[in-house]
Amino acid sequence: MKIELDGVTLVRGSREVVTDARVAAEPGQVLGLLGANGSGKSSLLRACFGALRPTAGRVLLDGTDIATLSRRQVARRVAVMAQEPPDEFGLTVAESVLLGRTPHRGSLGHDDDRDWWHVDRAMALAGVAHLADRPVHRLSGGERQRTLLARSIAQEADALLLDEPTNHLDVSYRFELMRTVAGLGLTTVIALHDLDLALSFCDRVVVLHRGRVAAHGAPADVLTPALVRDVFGVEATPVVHPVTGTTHLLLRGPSVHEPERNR
Ligand SMILES: Nc1ncnc2c1ncn2[C@@H]1O[C@H](COP(=O)(O)OP(=O)(O)OP(=O)(O)O)[C@@H](O)[C@H]1O
Repeated sequence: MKIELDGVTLVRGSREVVTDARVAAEPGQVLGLLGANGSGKSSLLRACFGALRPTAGRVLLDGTDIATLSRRQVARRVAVMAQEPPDEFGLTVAESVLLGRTPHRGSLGHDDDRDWWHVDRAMALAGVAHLADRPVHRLSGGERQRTLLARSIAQEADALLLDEPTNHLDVSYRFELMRTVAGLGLTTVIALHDLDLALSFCDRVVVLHRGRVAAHGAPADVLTPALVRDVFGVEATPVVHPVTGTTHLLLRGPSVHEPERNR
């Protein structure tokens, strides 16, 4: 499925937080949303599933304006992994993942073999099958985050939206989660702070700066030292990994020993 933001402007409170964003996530591609804190990444993601309505412009799912679709229609096509796991007192991991099947249930709401097949597959993909019977409220932050990923996978949507999915994960699971997400073959929009993960796993990136699209394109073309300095205020040095040959960014912030005037 293609997700297109066609000149989207978003207002929160009384402030315009995103201005005239023109961005497309192509079918099956991973699109990274990058930018400093408060630059508008979460707001843009929320617009992609209709939780935030543009004051100008349109969000299109395969050419259909999301404003014309019901919540259930959107939920069948777009799965969302939120930034912070909700409290789910009492639910086991498997029951929590089963909630991802809600948009596919009939009016009676019974789950069937097909639902459980998707739950089992999703738990295996997200690496939480061994936690299936554990209560969610007794999991670590990272385990909860992987449970949320499993729920999103169980939703069987065409597109996946993720807001900082790696923020509670250890280094190994960061790679694991990104590899899993990229391997699903879904249209994926993912807000990320880790530029190196974006370089490694995103097909395209969009860099937001104070609510405007500052750059978009292939990550290696977009994440130049000049752009990283302008947007994030840090020095980036591209280095080629001696084993894999892939490009990574060495980041250097202002030194605490540097005089103020040089910062
Ligand atoms: N509910 C809200 N009401 C009013 N303003 C909000 C609300 N949520 C966010 N904002 C403001 O909107 C702007 C964009 O926030 P947003 O959460 O989209 O940024 P972000 O790039 O995802 O940030 P972060 O990296 O810190 O998660 C910020 O200035 C923020 O203060």
